[in-house]
Amino acid sequence: MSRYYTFTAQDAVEYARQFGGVADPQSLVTADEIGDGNLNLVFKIRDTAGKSRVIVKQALPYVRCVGESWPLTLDRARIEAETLIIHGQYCPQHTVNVLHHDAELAVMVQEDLSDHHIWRSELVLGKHYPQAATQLGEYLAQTLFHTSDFYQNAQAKKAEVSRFTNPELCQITEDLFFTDPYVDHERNNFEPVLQPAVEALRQDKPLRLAVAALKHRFLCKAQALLHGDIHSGSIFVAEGKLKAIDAEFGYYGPMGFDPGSALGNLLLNYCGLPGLVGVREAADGREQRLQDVRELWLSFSARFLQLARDKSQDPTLAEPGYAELFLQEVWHDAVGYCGAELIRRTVGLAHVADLDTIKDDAMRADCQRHALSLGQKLILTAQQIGDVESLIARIRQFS
Ligand SMILES: Nc1ncnc2c1ncn2[C@@H]1O[C@H](COP(=O)(O)OP(=O)(O)O)[C@@H](O)[C@H]1O
Ligand SMILES: CSC[C@H]1O[C@H](OP(=O)(O)O)[C@H](O)[C@@H]1O
Repeated sequence: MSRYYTFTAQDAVEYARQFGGVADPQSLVTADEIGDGNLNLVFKIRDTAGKSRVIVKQALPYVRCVGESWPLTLDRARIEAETLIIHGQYCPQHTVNVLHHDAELAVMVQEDLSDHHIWRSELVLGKHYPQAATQLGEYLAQTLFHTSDFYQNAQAKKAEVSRFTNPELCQITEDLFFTDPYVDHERNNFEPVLQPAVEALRQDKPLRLAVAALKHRFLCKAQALLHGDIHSGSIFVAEGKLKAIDAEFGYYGPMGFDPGSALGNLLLNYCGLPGLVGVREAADGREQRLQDVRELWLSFSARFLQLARDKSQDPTLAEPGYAELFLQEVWHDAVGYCGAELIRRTVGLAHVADLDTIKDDAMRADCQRHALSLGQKLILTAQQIGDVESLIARIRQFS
């Protein structure tokens, strides 16, 4: 029989006293449930002075934002903790620290990042963190390189692919990214004013073929242990600091998916800025987002190539020039997944504040149409966009 039960705030306090690793456990007295994501409970555990000290995160046996009608595996909590632990081995400075986890209770105790801010919230307010994109590129390069066949022993890696098989969470991505937006599905969520633009996407045969290829690669390309949901809402930033959280969609998939999701969220903000801060004021923010796009890719690719040169273990993959060839494939995939993220966050189940919080109806619809057409063009031209400067030129051209 399973030991699982859903925590109350008091249960979370008691758990944190036991497993939070604090020197004065009895000083932990209250918990606020602060979860604002789509899936789980998140408790902030405070001490007698009201200071938050550790985080207790627990999976529910269903999708929180939908309810018990959509059951979901508790194994996602194990996958999340184990993914973060591995990512933390290779990039501790940019991965939230997991202090303890219990697969049966589907619970994890994490370091408290309350002195940071969720990157998306800052981007929505028009705040720029100049080092964040470079740091995110570093996180992606370290985690993806070290879990790939360049670095892992081939047999050990196959065992890891099995340990991180995450079928239910992958199916959410498979449906929400690649299927729902292109059909009439009850999970979709968009205002009637977007209907013609959505209809145009659904009628676009070359787009449907390109999306099929992206989904197919997501289904079968086990290149590295992905974060699997690396959007600006799963990244904490502070001055000069960045930490990734929320890796429950982790699995071995196409390496381009992670940088593609991250780039897509920067571009969702790029599309939303005129509605968030005003048309004239948006120009500077948009330049910053394009600079973020450039720095993310340049730091990711430079670190990946350096790691491939210095640390590749497989003698055949270490062939000079091969890592560069491989990175071109990752790039093209990333541009495609970036486009898919733009579309699914605009018309699918899960939206983003960068577009949804725009108050003016007409402006919001304009920004959403921009996200849809940019996503469509990026998916269609992903194989022809050779480098990040060409991507930036296309984004300007499509504005
Ligand atoms: N380690 C942490 N420190 C401080 N706050 C956190 C931490 N982890 C999560 N949170 C807060 O809880 C929210 C939801 O967490 P998240 O992991 O994204 O949940 P979900 O899996 O449901 O998406 C975050 O947006 C953030 O505000
Ligand atoms: C039914 S889950 C929808 C959506 O939620 C996840 O995001 P979050 O980080 O907010 O939990 C993920 O992006 C899923 O696609």
